[in-house]
Amino acid sequence: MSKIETIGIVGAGQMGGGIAHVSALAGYKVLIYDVGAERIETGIATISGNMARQVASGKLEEQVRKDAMARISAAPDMAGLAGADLVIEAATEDEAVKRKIFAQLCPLLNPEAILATNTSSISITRLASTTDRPERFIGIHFMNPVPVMKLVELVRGIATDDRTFEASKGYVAQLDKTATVSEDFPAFIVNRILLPMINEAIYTLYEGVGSVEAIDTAMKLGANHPMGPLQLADFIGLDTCLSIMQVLHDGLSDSKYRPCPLLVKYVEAGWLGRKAGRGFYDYRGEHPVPTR
Ligand SMILES: CC(=O)CC(=O)SCCNC(=O)CCNC(=O)[C@H](O)C(C)(C)COP(=O)(O)OP(=O)(O)OC[C@H]1O[C@@H](n2cnc3c(N)ncnc32)[C@H](O)[C@@H]1OP(=O)(O)O
Ligand SMILES: NC(=O)C1=CN([C@@H]2O[C@H](COP(=O)(O)OP(=O)(O)OC[C@H]3O[C@@H](n4cnc5c(N)ncnc54)[C@H](OP(=O)(O)O)[C@@H]3O)[C@@H](O)[C@H]2O)C=CC1
Repeated sequence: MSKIETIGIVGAGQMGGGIAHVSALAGYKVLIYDVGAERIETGIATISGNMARQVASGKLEEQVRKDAMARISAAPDMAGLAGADLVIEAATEDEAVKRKIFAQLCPLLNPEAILATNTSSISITRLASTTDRPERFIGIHFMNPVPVMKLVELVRGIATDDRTFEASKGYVAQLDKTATVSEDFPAFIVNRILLPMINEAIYTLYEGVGSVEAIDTAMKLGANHPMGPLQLADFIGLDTCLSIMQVLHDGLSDSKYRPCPLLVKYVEAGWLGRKAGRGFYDYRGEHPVPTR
């Protein structure tokens, strides 16, 4: 594998945008693809806004922001990712969606290119087996918000080779982030622990133990969490939270991972959290207002 210089990203949502942001700041060329040109434009505008906030708070020089933004370009179609040395898939947390992406993407890529997924929970071995390069397939799992969070989980599938693992480790180090290695089991380390806590907070709401505000205040002030669990669920995206719980429930066959019916109801309503304008809080006004 030659040196990683260009990163391709599939999915210009909150995670794809964040990965593009930190990769461009670390000096990589970034190509970003999503299903519609409008989505890519919105994604790039969000990155620009986030970098501008970093400039305003003195974390970044204006020239550094400009140079980094100049390294990011839109890939109008998947073929636009052909020149990437490492492609990171950061599309919706849905196995069928990811499989379809890999089927379309693999024939377009350089045979030597590494293919990574930012999945929060899905088996790396299973995803890898649907590609033409299980040896060069790996989980590179970033945390949200990517520019702020120091951790990246690296997850090897059964076939991932050492060169792919070492190159991925080098990429994470270049981003100035800390890598931990997780075995390929449902939801890896962070989400195996975090999501049952969030799901339990939703049960606590469902059973009327506390209101949205009481639960979040209790965990912020009582356990020193930076965000309450319901605020964090909205921040992650309730569709993503539900998918992770389903993967845990199916993959470990234990009823303790049963997704809370209230979480299912919010997702069915399209109340997906911050990105949809409404979840456990309504974000459409000046301040978030609890929806229960
Ligand atoms: C689901 C999965 O698969 C895995 C996951 O990611 S699970 C989720 C993991 N993430 C968490 O648990 C996040 C928990 N929350 C937090 O740590 C904090 O609330 C937070 C860092 C998100 C925000 O911190 P805060 O102090 O409440 O707010 P705020 O002052 O607005 O932000 C802190 C800094 O982060 C920066 N920031 C926040 N979001 C940012 C973004 N997207 N891009 C760049 N900078 C960002 C802010 O600009 C701010 O910088 P300054 O200190 O220079 O002003
Ligand atoms: N949210 C979080 O806190 C974290 C999420 N992750 C993981 O990162 C991935 C992305 O999550 P996140 O960014 O939050 O989700 P978002 O919903 O913000 O973004 C997903 C993006 O992928 C796009 N997309 C859907 N299908 C395709 C496709 N076939 N080709 C290209 N793009 C597509 C979506 O478009 P459209 O909206 O039109 O469907 C959307 O723009 C998931 O696997 C998630 O589990 C990992 C760590 C943390």
